[in-house]
Amino acid sequence: MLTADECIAMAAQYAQPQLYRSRVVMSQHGFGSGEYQYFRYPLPSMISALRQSLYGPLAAIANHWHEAMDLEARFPPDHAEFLARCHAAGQTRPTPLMLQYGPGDYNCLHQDLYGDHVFPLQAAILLSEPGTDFDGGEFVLTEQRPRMQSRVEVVPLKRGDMVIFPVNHRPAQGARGVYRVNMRHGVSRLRAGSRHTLGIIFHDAN
Ligand SMILES: O=C(O)CCC(=O)C(=O)O
Ligand SMILES: [Fe+2]
Repeated sequence: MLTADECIAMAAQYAQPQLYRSRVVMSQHGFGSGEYQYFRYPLPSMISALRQSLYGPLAAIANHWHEAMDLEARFPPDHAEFLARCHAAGQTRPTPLMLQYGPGDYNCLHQDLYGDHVFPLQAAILLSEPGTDFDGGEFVLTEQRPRMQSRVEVVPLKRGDMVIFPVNHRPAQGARGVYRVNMRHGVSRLRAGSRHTLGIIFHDAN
């Protein structure tokens, strides 16, 4: 999704506090170990462009998912229109974020929900090179299926790769129709080095 040079330049932006509205030290909240910062509006132009251009095709998928899972919300084709809906409901704060992990850091399994309005897919771009910049630190997804034990999926990413994943649930076909699989994501412990990620969430936060 991004070139090596774009990843390096993006990761370097972690050290520019004027770009961010808030910083979270994960250990202080029981979220894991490491830290992240939420961008402030106006977003850097590349992130704003990515958020807008990714949204359209994902909105079509999101609408199919909601129909299949019998969920009421439908998503307009333009991100600006969806954001206006979030803002009208008091979800006005931007959610794109940069994450930074060092040796021993990890991100506990979680869901990025920030209010009633939830866009059901999100994206993350790995900005560091596994095996060179860091070891360990794998992106993981868990699937919690009704009346079944949980299943884990490791997503092998290289620098510049993007993963698109469910925020809170995804549809799955069962014998008696479609059911909802509850999803969480996280990052396994870094054994060495430093890892940066750009996260793109499409709903804003209250
Ligand atoms: O660092 C990662 O790969 C996970 C980032 C994350 O939790 C997110 O983008 O919402
Ligand atoms: Fe997350």
